[in-house]
Amino acid sequence: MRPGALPRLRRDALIFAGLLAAYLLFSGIVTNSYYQLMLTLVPVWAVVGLSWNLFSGYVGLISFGHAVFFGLGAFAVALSMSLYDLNPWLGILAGTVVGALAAVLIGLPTFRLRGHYFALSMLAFPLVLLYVFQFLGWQEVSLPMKRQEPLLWLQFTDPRGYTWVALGLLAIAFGISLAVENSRFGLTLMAIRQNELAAEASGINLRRWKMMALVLSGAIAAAAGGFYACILLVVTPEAVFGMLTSAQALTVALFGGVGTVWGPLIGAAVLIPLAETLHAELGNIIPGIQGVVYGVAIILVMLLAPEGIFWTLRDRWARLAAPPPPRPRIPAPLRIATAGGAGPLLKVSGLTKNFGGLRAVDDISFEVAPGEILGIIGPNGAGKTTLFNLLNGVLPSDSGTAWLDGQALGGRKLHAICRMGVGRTFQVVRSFPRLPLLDNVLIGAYGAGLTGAAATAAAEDALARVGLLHQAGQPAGQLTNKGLRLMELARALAGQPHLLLLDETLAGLGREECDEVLTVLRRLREAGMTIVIIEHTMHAMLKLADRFVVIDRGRLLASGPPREVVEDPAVIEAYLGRKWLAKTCSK
Ligand SMILES: Nc1ncnc2c1ncn2[C@@H]1O[C@H](COP(=O)(O)OP(=O)(O)OP(=O)(O)O)[C@@H](O)[C@H]1O
Repeated sequence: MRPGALPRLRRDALIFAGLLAAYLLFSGIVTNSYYQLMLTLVPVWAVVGLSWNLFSGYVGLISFGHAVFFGLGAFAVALSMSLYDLNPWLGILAGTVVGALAAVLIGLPTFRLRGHYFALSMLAFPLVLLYVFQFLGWQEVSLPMKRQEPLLWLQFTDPRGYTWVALGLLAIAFGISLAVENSRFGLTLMAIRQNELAAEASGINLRRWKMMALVLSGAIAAAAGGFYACILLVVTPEAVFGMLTSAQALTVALFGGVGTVWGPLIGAAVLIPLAETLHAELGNIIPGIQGVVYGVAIILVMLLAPEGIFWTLRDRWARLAAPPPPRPRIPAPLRIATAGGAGPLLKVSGLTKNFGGLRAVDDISFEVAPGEILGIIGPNGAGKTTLFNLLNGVLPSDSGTAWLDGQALGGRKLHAICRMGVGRTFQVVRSFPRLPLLDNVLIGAYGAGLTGAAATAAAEDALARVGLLHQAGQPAGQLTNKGLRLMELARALAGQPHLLLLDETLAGLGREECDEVLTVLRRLREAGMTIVIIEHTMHAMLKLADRFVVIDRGRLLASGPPREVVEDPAVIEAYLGRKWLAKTCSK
């Protein structure tokens, strides 16, 4: 459970229970079988929307192909019933397993792809299955009639039976979604959505979490598909693997609001009755009117409420409501994970990286002692950030390697290097803007393998160290540049690092702000932290660093105590300029 999530979870569960009771009462008094069918379809598509949201909404990888899971679930029930006389409840269960397995098989190759490429690749899966099922001769699979025990065989003469089972399914899917949204799992998925690189640099294994989300999502969509087969009684590949199915899953969530449990419910409640009514009234004149409704809904949402109705309403409400009271300041214990070896903490030997014909990092070697602050300076484009990217696994090196406390860093993934104890901040701050500060920092603690109260304590400790604990509840998107830079530093600290790699932490700060951040960094050093910092703000670097390493055109130009290095003619020539030296010496 995320810190502070329990009251929110209780509130959402209570609202849902109220709405569910009202819907039950309403469905109890509707006798017209056509309207009753509509009342059944709303929760069914809300479940499909929730399943889409569990993956695409939280992780941010748009799926155009959720029909693949829905269709597999529908056919699992139809085929198991017609071929083996299997009970549909067991068929739904089997379909859920098939949906989960399909998610693994789909996730393995597609998670290599990003953005549009992922979305397009997902489009292919239901289309392929549509033709495969037609080829296998399953153009139309009918469920055998079993009216004698309606609940056991999910074949009700009273259509309200379908509505009530659909509501039961919705309650389960909503409960799962709510639990995910308020847990470490949900926070990790949202962090991946808002900033993949920052999440991975905080120790999050992207593939593992994405896979877990897709498996859960696929299983739920398949369960909904299985029940849909019981409503239709006849399953065709077009009806369950067709584009309209995938579009419906996506549209109800996009329309209602992505990344929230309420979005798919709002979307289904508005769009399904609208599309079905228009289909009933105008279907003869305009075939495929439902597709038009979903198309128009998407366009309207893009124009008027790009993140969906829920977020637009919530943001309006948040602007009207008073800001949350500041959290109490908790004195933080000093807990910095210092490495224990006697030798250098970081040893870099012959690191080299080429980008085509450009050698961005050229045979760089240096060492960093435990507790030292090493400043890396050099002109723009010298290769400083590339060096950091090699050290923390964002990029693989062409040759050379680095060791942290005697353990080789080369060949390891970004999240694994983070877990070894290398924290990193970025030149352009990578925050999770919608998440509160505490959640932003918690991601770092989760990345280090901490959970529950230990993760919260680590995040609060880190926020206290950088002086931001009193703003823990504020969304990161509302912070100033200084606040964001300190938040990123706190997130790295929450990962319990041995070594911090700070990339231009002082960039864009005024002199006073710079001094405040320097104070925080000095305090970290006093607590035993080892820091390597890239910075152009020379007056600050002279105050902070124990030693400089100068890089020019990818090569190590000089290294040594700051005062000696800044007087080195080669460094003055390549980077500082004579004016800078004259100004500094005259002070
Ligand atoms: N992914 C990439 N593909 C191709 N070239 C790259 C890539 N990343 C960096 N470069 C090039 O490598 C060189 C070193 O870039 P890098 O960002 O490491 O410099 P830097 O010293 O950090 O510069 P600055 O101080 O401006 O941030 C530059 O010429 C840059 O254009």
